[in-house]
Amino acid sequence: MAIAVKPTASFLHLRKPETHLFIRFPPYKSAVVSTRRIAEMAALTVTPSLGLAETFSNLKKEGKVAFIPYITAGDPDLSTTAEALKVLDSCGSDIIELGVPYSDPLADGPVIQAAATRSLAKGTNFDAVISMLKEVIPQLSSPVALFTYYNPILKRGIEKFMSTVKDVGVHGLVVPDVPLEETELLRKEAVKNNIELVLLTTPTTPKGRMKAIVKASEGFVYLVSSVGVTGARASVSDRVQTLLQEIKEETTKPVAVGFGISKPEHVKQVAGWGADGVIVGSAIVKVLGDAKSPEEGLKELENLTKSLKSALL
Ligand SMILES: O=P(O)(O)OC[C@@H](O)[C@@H](O)c1c[nH]c2ccccc12
Repeated sequence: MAIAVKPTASFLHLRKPETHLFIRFPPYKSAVVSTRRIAEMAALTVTPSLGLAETFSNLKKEGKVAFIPYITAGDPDLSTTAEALKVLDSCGSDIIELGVPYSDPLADGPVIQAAATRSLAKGTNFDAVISMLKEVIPQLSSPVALFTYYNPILKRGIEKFMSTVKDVGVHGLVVPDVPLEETELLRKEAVKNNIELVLLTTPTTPKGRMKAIVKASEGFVYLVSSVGVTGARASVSDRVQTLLQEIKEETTKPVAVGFGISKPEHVKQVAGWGADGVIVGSAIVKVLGDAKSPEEGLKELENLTKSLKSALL
């Protein structure tokens, strides 16, 4: 049975193994390794993921646009969320947005609101999401950006919140309802914990305020494509093209577009307008929420993710 593990110098230093496999590591010399040690190695993490800005920087060098899915943690349940994160990662996501369910998701449309309600009804809470992430993040190659409303952060305390999410390997944070005037405190703690705080600008954001948002945003700038709440739309407003140009006149930071994007043609169109990343939430949340079983949801998730990602290949 060929087992591909990344050998390291310590890997070749054997303790008392029970059974032995003779494995040849080119260019390493051959080694006799225990299956127990291999199992230990296999459980080890993949290469730790880069941060958001680094991810965009590497993609830009390759002339690629980031595919960024969003799912709600705990819908239909946290163990399915853990598997969904791995599916999203293995199907080519470049950054994954994970939403912490909240009782008053004012910026969310019916699909994500319903997902949050189902998740909360299952007893999902912040601590359970963190415990799940502690297990799963080391197995992901793409960075996770946590999505939460402001209130759960304030309830826990900004410093405690930031250190908690950093400790489990979260790279980014998106807080859609934090007022710009209060982002300074949030940003200070985020920077202290090497968390990239992503800020959002919208089609109705005054230019001066957009400039301040773009200046303060870390990781990437989130351009909300249309007014209103999240939710799949039949089409994406071509105003996005102009908005992207206006933002790119102010910054070299990457700009990712979200809201309403639900089909491969939307993904292709937004990428063609110059977006550095394309964010899809509701359409993905819907397949998980509508499925008759977690297994079916994960299969539908895989199919949709591959279909959306293919628009960027
Ligand atoms: O669901 P949509 O229309 O595909 O949009 C992405 C959105 O879901 C995700 O980025 C998100 C989830 N909750 C939010 C709240 C505010 C802004 C953005 C979000």
